[in-house]
Amino acid sequence: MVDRTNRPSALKATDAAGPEAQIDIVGSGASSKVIATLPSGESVEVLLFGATVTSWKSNGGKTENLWLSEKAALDGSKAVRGGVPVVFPVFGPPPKSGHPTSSLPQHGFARTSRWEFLGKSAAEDALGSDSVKLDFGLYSSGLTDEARKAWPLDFGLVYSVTLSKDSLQTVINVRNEGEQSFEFQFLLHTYFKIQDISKVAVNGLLGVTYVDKVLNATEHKQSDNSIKITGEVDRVYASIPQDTTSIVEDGKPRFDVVRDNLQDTVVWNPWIEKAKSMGDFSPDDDYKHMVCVEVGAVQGWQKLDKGEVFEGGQTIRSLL
Ligand SMILES: O=P(O)(O)OC[C@H]1O[C@H](O)[C@H](O)[C@@H](O)[C@@H]1O
Repeated sequence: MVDRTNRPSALKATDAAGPEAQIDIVGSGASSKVIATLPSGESVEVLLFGATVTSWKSNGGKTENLWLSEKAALDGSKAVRGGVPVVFPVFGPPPKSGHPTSSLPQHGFARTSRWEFLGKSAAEDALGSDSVKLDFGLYSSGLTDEARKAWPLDFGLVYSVTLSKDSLQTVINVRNEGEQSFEFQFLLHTYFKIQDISKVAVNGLLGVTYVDKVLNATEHKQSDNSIKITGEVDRVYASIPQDTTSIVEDGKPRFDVVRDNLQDTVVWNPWIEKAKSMGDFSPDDDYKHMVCVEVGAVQGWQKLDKGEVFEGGQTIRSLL
């Protein structure tokens, strides 16, 4: 049941996000979310907390493509376990000391900040009625005092989520709005929903060097085009020449993940013990039904001087 009564007045003007797509704003406060639905039934849901995409349905709305933990906090109390959390301005645990991100929590503050819904952006890119583009904003002024203190730099983020019949595009635009230069990392921590991990392969990273976080951060070269997941996997593939990483299930292509101006990809599955140890990962054995393929810029740092802009993102295609 869609509750329209709590809609902030600033959002009223954005009601018609595309000639035919329907936009609903559900809930209030930290649990507000924006739902866009195409006339053909496909939909996307974006929680304002973290601008986290929590659901993406294709195939006329019949196929959910993203995994979301049954115990994911959707009330703004912690980062969402599932969907597409946005990682910025640091990936993983920050450098121990001596870096401007050192006082931030793991994966930074974007996934735990309340974003603004900016509405439908100007359709520069000839989106047909089969697509709808939603924009979300986060500015230094919108951070909690704690986050602002930990990273006192002036920035603007615009995150665009474009739903089309068979694909979802998520793109970040980072602008340095201050006098001082800053460095950042960025990553889209996408949790893909799959039927059976034993039948899944992640393809398209052949020849790429990766850091294996499960094996004491040692460096390896991917020698097989097909990565099978038979235990805990936590690998950072860097400087990837190929544009597309594919998730294949039971020998059939399931998802294509196409990077745009992002050179790195993390492949993660927590497997049995780690899944059990995470309080918000539920049910425990759902590691069998998810795999994270996370595109980003996480090797080294992206630097922006005053007024400069960085843009990067992904297009994910559901191939069912
Ligand atoms: O538990 P979180 O902070 O959400 O992080 C979940 C995971 O994110 C990435 O995939 C990292 O490579 C992993 O090392 C980490 O465990």
